[in-house]
Amino acid sequence: MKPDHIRDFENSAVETTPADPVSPRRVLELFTPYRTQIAIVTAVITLSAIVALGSPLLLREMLDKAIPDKDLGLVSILAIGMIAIAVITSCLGVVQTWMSNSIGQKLMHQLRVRVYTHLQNQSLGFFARTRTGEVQSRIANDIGGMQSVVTNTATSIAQNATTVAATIVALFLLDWRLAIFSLAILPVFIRIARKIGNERRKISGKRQKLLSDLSVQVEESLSVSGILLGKTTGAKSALTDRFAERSAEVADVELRAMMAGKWRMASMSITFAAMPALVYWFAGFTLDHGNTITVGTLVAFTTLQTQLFRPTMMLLNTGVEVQSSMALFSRVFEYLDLPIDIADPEKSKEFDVSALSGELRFDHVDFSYPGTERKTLDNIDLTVPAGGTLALVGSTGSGKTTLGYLAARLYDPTAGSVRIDDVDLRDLDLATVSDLVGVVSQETYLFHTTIRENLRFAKPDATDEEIEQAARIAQIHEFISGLDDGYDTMVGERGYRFSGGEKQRIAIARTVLRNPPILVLDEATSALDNRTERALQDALDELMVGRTTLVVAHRLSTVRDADLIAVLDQGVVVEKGTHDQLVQQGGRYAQLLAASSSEALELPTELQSV
Ligand SMILES: Nc1ncnc2c1ncn2[C@@H]1O[C@H](COP(=O)(O)OP(=O)(O)OP(=O)(O)O)[C@@H](O)[C@H]1O
Repeated sequence: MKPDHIRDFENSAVETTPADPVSPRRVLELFTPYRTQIAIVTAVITLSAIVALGSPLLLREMLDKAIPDKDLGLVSILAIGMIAIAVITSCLGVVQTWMSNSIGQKLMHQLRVRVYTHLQNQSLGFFARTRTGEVQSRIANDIGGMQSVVTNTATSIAQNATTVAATIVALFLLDWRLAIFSLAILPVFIRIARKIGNERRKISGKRQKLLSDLSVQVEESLSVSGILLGKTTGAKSALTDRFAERSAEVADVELRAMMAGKWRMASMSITFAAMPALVYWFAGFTLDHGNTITVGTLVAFTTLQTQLFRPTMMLLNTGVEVQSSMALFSRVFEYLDLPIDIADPEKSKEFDVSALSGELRFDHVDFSYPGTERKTLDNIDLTVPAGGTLALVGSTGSGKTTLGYLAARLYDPTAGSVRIDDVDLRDLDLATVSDLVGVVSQETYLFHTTIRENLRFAKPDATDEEIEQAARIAQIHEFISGLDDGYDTMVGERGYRFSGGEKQRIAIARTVLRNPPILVLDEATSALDNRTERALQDALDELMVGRTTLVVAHRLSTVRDADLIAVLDQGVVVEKGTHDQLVQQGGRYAQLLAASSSEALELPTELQSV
């Protein structure tokens, strides 16, 4: 039974279910390193709120004293004071924005890198079951969204809370009866605002989910592979219908989000008109009962009142924003909490690579893909002698590639072990494993950069000479040199400018650069023309010299030369031996040979159950 958050995550990879709530403490912990800066920002905010309170007090003096007394000196001082207050609070605002944004950006940068690193450490299995768009959306949108909570929301909470507190004090200083009256009617308006806010939050949650679904759909279907699939399967119109349906839902929810926003604005306008009107009414009413409120006090009071209600409303909104940002935090934390199923051992074994002989052993290995019951590999017991070659043959889906994955520790066996020189791969650091085992798969991934950089990816400190030498060994140097920009030619998205055979030779050159003692090769299944085929075969032969090699074989010549051949069927080794032994045995391998064409070795489907 998997822990809840993993199951949730797997679900969310399919339909973005809400993540488990995150504890506020955990979010606060992120801010701990910035304690001092946050204290300074808070101090600046408080100072600014206090200074801003001076303005209505100056206004009262102006209306009650300076203007009625025609005291020009006082009028000038008060006017200068009002301007000074505006200048000071604005400057403090600039400082505060700069500080809070720099904290926010630093924090987001760290979080982004943490998520990226954690994802890099996830196993192949994780990516096999997670939509690419989902991962991208979490890194780009969720962390981006969190940045706004850190900078805008957190500072606006601090700003508004201090303003509200300071304003309440000032209201009482001006006139305690008006202050009590104002605060008594406040909850009515809060209730209305909250009701409208809740509705708006629901709509914006739905909007975010729909937008993310839409972008995943675009990402999936408008990529090279997606287009290829759409065009070749004639599913274009089905994809368009699906997109149109989602797009219509987005349009609908956008409209509702817009209207909810408008309702909120309308309710706020009514509030701002009603509040001072009620205060004037109350003041007039109390005047009748012998109270003496000056015009200056009344104007200053209503001015302050707007300073109370706006931040209160904003506090209410930020409450909603914090809730949705907490959801973003929990989605990102969910990523960070994903256990790494294939990790470095707690205490890795010392492994002297120079003394390595290179024997690769599958010791009674069972394997099922995560989330499946079926045994993809069943009790595999095979040894590839140091420097020798094991050829895997068998029908498609029999588990050949999977066995190669296990040799490179892209997955761990569910039972048994994979060993190099009798050391379990799980006892070695992953970096050591990747130094020891090189993989040349049919799916060569090329980055959108120059050929040189694509090759250098395998060995960042490789010199240009080393790179060219590796390309020569891989029989691709001449081809690359023949291109207009040679090694500086840019590779198109996912390397689509190169043919399968060329890409595989680039992969071989990368492996030559890494120079691993053990190789896992997946021979190309696609038919290549004779020249390419020969170049590729020469490259592979060169690469295999002196290395222990596990080859998923599709060519007769490779199999014939192998030290050991294992015939796989539905995850079980049904025969093993050398070419001659197996031919003599007259079993599955012999049938396979008889049925195969002269060059390609593929077990025909009808023989699978023989
Ligand atoms: N990520 C995965 N999750 C679940 N099952 C998988 C996964 N990858 C492969 N399989 C299944 O495991 C079985 C073995 O696949 P594998 O790719 O190892 O076969 P293969 O012998 O290399 O086939 P081919 O010659 O076509 O490459 C297949 O039935 C395949 O559907």
